[in-house]
Amino acid sequence: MASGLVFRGHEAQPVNDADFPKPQKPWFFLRYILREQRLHFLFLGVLLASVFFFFLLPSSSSPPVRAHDPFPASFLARDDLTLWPTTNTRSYDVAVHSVGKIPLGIKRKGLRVVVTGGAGFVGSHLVDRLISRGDSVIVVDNFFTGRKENVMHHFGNPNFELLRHDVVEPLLLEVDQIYHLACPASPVHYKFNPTNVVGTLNMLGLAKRIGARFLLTSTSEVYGDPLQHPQKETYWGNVNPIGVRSCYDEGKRTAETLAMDYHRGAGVEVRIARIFNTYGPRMCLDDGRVVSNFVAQALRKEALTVYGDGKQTRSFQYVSDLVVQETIDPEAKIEYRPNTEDDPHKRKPDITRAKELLGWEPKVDLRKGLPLMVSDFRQRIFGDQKEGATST
Ligand SMILES: O=c1ccn([C@@H]2O[C@H](COP(=O)(O)OP(=O)(O)O[C@H]3OC[C@@H](O)[C@H](O)[C@H]3O)[C@@H](O)[C@H]2O)c(=O)[nH]1
Repeated sequence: MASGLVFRGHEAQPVNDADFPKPQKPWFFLRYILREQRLHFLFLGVLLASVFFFFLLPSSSSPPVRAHDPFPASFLARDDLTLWPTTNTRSYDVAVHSVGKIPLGIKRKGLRVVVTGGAGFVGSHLVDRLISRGDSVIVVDNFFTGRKENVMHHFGNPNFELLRHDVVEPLLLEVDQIYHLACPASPVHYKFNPTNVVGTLNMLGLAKRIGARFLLTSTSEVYGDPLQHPQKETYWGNVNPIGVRSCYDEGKRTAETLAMDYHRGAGVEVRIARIFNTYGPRMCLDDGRVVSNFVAQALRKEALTVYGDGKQTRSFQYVSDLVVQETIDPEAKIEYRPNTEDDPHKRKPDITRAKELLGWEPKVDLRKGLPLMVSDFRQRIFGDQKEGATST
């Protein structure tokens, strides 16, 4: 039989007075507190709470202080074996109120961090570092130049998430810090990519919305073909605004401008790191940049391609045919090719400020760093056993 709803009417039910508590008289609580020394315990409790808030937590009226920065603007692991980029860094802080000390005995909780371009060459090394310091990391990558293999060793780690997403599309995430690396960095790739401006705008919008600290990885290319040598952070550069490289150079310059505008206009806490030429394990084999080209060409027994007269210099001025030849294949041939337009003639960072303010200076020289990269490339080209020296 189908069940049905039966209307039972609203007949008044007899109400038992005993079911309901009688309203208390107003002085009942006063009498209750005054009895059995309860007032003393109340005062004691207030006293203890006051001591805790005044002495263990900073007063809300204390002056604004710079937030503790466990990962300085250099963000580059100085103790890693991997060679990290020579970098000009700029750090722009807004004063933030201290969020309070963590009471003794409670471990610092890791930060929630998003790394755009985290499956790329530099990004994946940064992710390793963040994970190892206990942060929860979300990698956002469209895999244009990044590779899953670079972060696969974190799969299964509850502190790691990987999201296939192109930052030119907006994204909403709740994090404490944004490391914005997403952007193809090789001249052969970046010519076709608008990532710098649109992607940076999206990520700055996110930083503003969620109050996250923002790090922009900029580039030494903001100096263009520099008229000042070596280049200081204060140098404004010499960039051709309509050249083949300008989408990258000017894109990054615009990205820096946007970061500073969000800092000044919206109080977003930003860091800008201008990364110079970088090489190491996990670089794309056919990345197109000079070190990866030379290493891959030498391993494949191909001629080393030198663009122009080969006299141009970079922050690793030692990148010369001779050194690569010595290290990998002394017999390697050299093939001279026409240089690309607007190729900077020389480039070298003045790292005085980085040394003074961050205590940062490169630690791994070419003869130590190059074999690590060669070993990684050899393994990826020929499938050799991974050698112990290869950085992960
Ligand atoms: O096979 C090659 C590749 C490159 N080169 C030359 O080597 C020099 C370095 O070229 P790369 O492509 O490695 O790097 P670039 O200095 O031109 O640009 C780089 O600069 C700094 C970073 O931020 C970027 O990753 C990248 O744009 C250039 O003069 C280039 O013409 C060769 O001689 N042969």
